[in-house]
Order: sequence, then C-alpha cells, then structure tokens
Amino acid sequence: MADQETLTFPPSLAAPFTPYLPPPSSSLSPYASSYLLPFVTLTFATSLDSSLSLSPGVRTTLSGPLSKSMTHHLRAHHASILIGAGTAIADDPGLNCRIASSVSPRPIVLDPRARWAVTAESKVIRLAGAGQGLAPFILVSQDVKVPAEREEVLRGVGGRYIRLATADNKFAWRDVLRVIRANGLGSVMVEGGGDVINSLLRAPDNELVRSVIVTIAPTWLGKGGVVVSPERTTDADGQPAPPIRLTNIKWIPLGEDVVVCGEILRP
Ligand SMILES: NC(=O)C1=CN([C@@H]2O[C@H](COP(=O)(O)OP(=O)(O)OC[C@H]3O[C@@H](n4cnc5c(N)ncnc54)[C@H](O)[C@@H]3O)[C@@H](O)[C@H]2O)C=CC1
Ligand SMILES: Nc1nc(O)c(N)c(N[C@@H]2O[C@H](COP(=O)(O)O)[C@@H](O)[C@H]2O)n1
Repeated sequence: MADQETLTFPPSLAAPFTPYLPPPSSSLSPYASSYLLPFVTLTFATSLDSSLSLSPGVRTTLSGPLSKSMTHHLRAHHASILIGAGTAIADDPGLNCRIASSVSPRPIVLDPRARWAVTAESKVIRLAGAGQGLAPFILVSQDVKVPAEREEVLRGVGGRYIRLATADNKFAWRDVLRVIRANGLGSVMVEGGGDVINSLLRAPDNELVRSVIVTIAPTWLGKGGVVVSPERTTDADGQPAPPIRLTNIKWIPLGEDVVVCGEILRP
C-alpha cells in the first residue's frame, strides 16, 4: 500500500473540540463498562442544503483541508467508526486515522443483507494488511449467507462478520451499540451515510447520541443528493416528537467551513 498523506491538526485548533470527545481510554474506564454502551458521536460533513453527497453512489468531497484534519483528529479519539453498506459500496473508504502516531479506529459496517462485496482490493482491507488501519467488523443479519471468500479476506487481516437479529432488515441501534461495547470498544463515531444518520436521529434512538460534530461546507449540492432529514415520529399518545435541537453549542470556523458541536437537547 502506497504511503498515505499524513495529516496534522494543531493542538490550538483541537482544544475547543475536547469537551465533545469521549473520555480518554473510555474503552477501559469504569464509566464505559457501567453503561455497557459506547460513547456515541454523530459526525459528518454537509452542504448548505443538508446533503452528504451529490447522489447515493457518488463520493463527494465537502470538507476543506482543515476540517478533513479535524475528522482525523476525531478518528484518533474514537475506538471505532461506523458507516452503512451504502457508504462502503459508494466510497470504498479507508476509515483509518492519518495523523502521525495515532491509533486508527475499528471500522464497523452495517450491512444486514451482505451487499458490500469486500475483497482483498478494498481500500480498508489493503490498509489493514499494510498495518495502516484496522480491518472492519461487518454486521449482517442472522439469516443472510455470506460468500466464504469474503469471510477469508476479512479474517486474513483481523476482521470478521458479526451476526445480529434484524426486524424489517434493520438492526436495533441498542443491539448494534451493545455489540460494539462487547468487543471492548468504548466509543464510536457514526459517519454516515444518509440512511444510517436518519435512522439514528429518529426518536427515541437519538437518545443514544452523546455528542454531535457537523462540518458545514459553503456549497449547495442541489436536488438529488443524499439528505440528512430524519423522519418525524409520534409518541405513545400520538403526539409528534419535538424537533431535534442541539444544546451546549460551539460554532468553530475551520478554513472555509464551519463546524457545529453540541449535544442533543433532551425534552
Ligand atoms: N459527507 C459525509 O460526511 C458523508 C457522506 N456519505 C455519503 O453518503 C452516501 C451513502 O448514503 P446512503 O446511500 O444513505 O447509505 P448508508 O451508508 O447510510 O447505508 C445504507 C445502508 O446501511 C444499512 N443500514 C442503515 N441503517 C441501518 C440500521 N439501523 N440497521 C441495519 N442496517 C442499517 C442498510 O443496509 C442500508 O441500506 C454516499 O454517497 C457517501 O459518499 C457517507 C458518509 C459521510
Ligand atoms: N468529514 C467528511 N468530509 C467529507 O467531505 C466526506 N466526503 C466525508 N466522508 C466520509 O469519510 C469517508 C472516507 O474516508 P477515507 O478518507 O477514505 O478514510 C467516507 O466513506 C465517508 O464516511 N467525511
């Protein structure tokens, strides 16, 4: 694997993000084990019209150089990083941390139907083979058949398939987080894509999110993009769930982008 560009994120820029990061070594701390769920950070880059990409199959660069380094700073501070199968298929992502002397997070891919045809050529596998990242844990439905060659590719670099119950082809978020925690991972940054983020933001699952860090790029991607806009739900009495709002906010300009950090306001 060719050497990847090394990134830096200066401590002076990193300091304002610290309150929104999981506690250091949370995978080992009493805090994490007492809750049995990892610290969840929801983080992604969006356009001004709330799009993550031009269309579902298209990798779209939104973050400028500084906010990209910030994302790698977040990767350095999380034990795992989670994406959906749509993103794995569209982006062929690396999901490692490119800041020197940092530990990369464990990639977790939600792929109930085993749609992602992971091969030895997949970027994340090549990086893991070269010792520049970790191999993914791919969560699949209990009833899905996974081709043996994919299992071998994963196992060869330290990854594996993990089977989990589904309802309507979805995992329950609590189950996903329990599996992550049970594998000794005390924190997870959920990066996307649209389907994953909208499902996590849907009430009541958004209660599982501890921190939100969103990069806003000064561009409109236009109609047809993958949009973050969670479904509105109703409570047991048929009353609409209130709009999701952030509290403990910080707006941090990074180059041409602005990053909003916060926590979800509990009603
Ligand atoms: N700008 C950014 O920060 C990011 C952009 N993206 C972009 O997003 C696009 C992909 O987004 P989508 O098509 O919405 O795909 P996605 O990455 O959200 O994956 C969707 C798939 O994930 C699985 N999934 C989602 N929620 C699940 C749940 N609760 N339980 C079980 N499985 C679940 C399902 O198989 C579903 O088909 C790509 O174009 C990618 O480039 C992705 C991540 C970050
Ligand atoms: N922070 C951020 N900014 C963007 O502009 C993006 N397109 C993304 N995408 C996410 O990052 C993954 C790519 O990771 P690698 O650089 O290959 O390690 C991609 O799959 C999305 O999850 N993020």
